Amino acid sequence: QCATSSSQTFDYIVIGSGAGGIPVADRLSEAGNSVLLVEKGPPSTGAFNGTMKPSWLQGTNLTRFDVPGLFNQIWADPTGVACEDTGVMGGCVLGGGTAVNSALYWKPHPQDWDYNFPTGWKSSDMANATAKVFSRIPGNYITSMDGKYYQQQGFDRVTKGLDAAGFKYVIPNDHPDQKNLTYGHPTFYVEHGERHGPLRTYLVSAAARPKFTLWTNTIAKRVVRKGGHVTGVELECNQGSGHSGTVSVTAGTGRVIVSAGTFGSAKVLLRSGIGPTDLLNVVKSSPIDGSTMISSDQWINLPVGNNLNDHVGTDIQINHPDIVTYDFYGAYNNPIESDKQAYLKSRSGMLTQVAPNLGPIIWQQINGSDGVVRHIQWQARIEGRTKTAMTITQYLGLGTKSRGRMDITPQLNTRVATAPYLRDQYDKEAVVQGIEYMRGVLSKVQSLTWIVPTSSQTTTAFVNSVPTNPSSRGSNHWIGTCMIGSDDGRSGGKAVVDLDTKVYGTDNLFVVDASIFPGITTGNPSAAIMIMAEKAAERILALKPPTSS
Ligand SMILES: Cc1cc2nc3c(=O)[nH]c(=O)nc-3n(C[C@H](O)[C@H](O)[C@H](O)COP(=O)(O)OP(=O)(O)OC[C@H]3O[C@@H](n4cnc5c(N)ncnc54)[C@H](O)[C@@H]3O)c2cc1C
Repeated sequence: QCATSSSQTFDYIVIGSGAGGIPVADRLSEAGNSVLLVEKGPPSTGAFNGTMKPSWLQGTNLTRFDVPGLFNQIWADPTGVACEDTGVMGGCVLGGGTAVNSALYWKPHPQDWDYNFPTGWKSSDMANATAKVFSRIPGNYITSMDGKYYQQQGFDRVTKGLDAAGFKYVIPNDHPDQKNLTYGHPTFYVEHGERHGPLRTYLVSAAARPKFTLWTNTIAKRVVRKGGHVTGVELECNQGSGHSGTVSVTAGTGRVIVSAGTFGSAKVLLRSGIGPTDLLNVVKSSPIDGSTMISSDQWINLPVGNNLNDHVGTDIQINHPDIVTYDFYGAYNNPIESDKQAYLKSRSGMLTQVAPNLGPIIWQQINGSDGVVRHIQWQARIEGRTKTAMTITQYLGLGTKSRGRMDITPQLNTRVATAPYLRDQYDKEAVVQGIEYMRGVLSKVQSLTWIVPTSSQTTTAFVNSVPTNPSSRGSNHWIGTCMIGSDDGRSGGKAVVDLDTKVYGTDNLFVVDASIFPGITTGNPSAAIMIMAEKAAERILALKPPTSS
């Protein structure tokens, strides 16, 4: 039964409970404000009353989201978990991406801030926020409670080749700046053999405060605004326990924070009449919103949807007779009995390892002939065309210049209109150089054979053969559609939000999630997003209350 929203008002309404939304909601609530966190999806992890689980987890407080060995179930059965309105994979459940992702967790390289972000957001500015996140979520590179690693044949064989080529083993989060010719074990937010992260920390402290309210199964349709001043949020009940109606912020001083993800936040802004004219016209002519959309004389013209980016993923695949594949998908319904018992009784064994048995993670930098240093992260997993295969994905990240664009359909689904992959020739050069180098390194590993690329294929021919679309290159690390910057997008700049994460042309509307990142990070971005959210909370709390206009 859906509830109609009450007459209660909130100092802050945060839309979306992902890597950005949970930390910012917690910090705003910690400062004594009344906070409503609105999440479109259902509960996920057991601690917040999630229910999605295989039969062998019945009777425990665990769901599929808690057990690391089941994390790849999102690919086998995304129903009711993955976002249905984005065209690419995303988690639309409590926790957003942090409930469904592989939990890889990297302290950012200083350049992730210094190269990408504007004044006030450089690595020295982010030190305190980084310390805050890592004190709550330390991360872990041994997930089994008995302190052991399981089925590491792939890791061992590949790292022999890396050692011989002079790569250095590091504990990655002890040395975030050592990201060239280094490798390490994957580091995860897994604690006590279960998914950890913001759902187990920030959301727990927020939920314990009387002035904090969480509504799941509730979609924020758009913000209600008069000119640049937002008075509330229009809600739609998604299912079951959700809420509908309009919920208001505290008159005069209340604020709305949009943290609905790179596609979701852009969509909320577009439905609220904030964005480029061509996309606002699509909303205006849509059968769903058209007749009730804010009138065009109130539109705020900003480049929402531009600057879309993601890691460029390119998979290589090797074969080694020693590699052993584990059936993590099979473990969903029929886990090996001893592995199930080891997990349930002592949180040890294979099922504490994130599927499909990740690692090593390898870093490399390419000095581009355009003078830009581009960062590559290689991420290995035991999966491929044979039972003894390992796929190693090359992520080209920091330094990429290619950008794409997101748009919206009349059905109000967002989609990748222009994919951001390899549109810049030097980005492509870096991908080719990186793969060429890694082929040389791995070819020296005894008994290793190549599946992709084949040994007769040139690296350039191989790279050209992989389509530059999200299904072939996508890494699920979308950023950029509501970019932060001092160059106001209303007057020809690229930025949608200012240095306080406030939407230009408004006085109490903010965006705090991956969408504000100007460029992609070196590694998987969720730690950087949480750090950004800590920083945003500091800056928002330091602002004077809006003067109602
Ligand atoms: C399969 C997968 C694997 C990944 N693996 C990793 C990894 O190992 N490590 C890593 O660092 N990153 C990983 N990522 C990326 C990472 O999870 C995301 O970058 C991160 O979660 C983005 O944070 P966010 O706050 O911007 O958005 P999200 O975490 O996506 O959160 C947005 C939330 O807003 C909600 N929402 C959307 N629209 C509305 C609305 N209108 N009203 C109410 N709620 C709404 C969504 O349901 C969602 O819960 C992975 C992502 C995926 C999909």
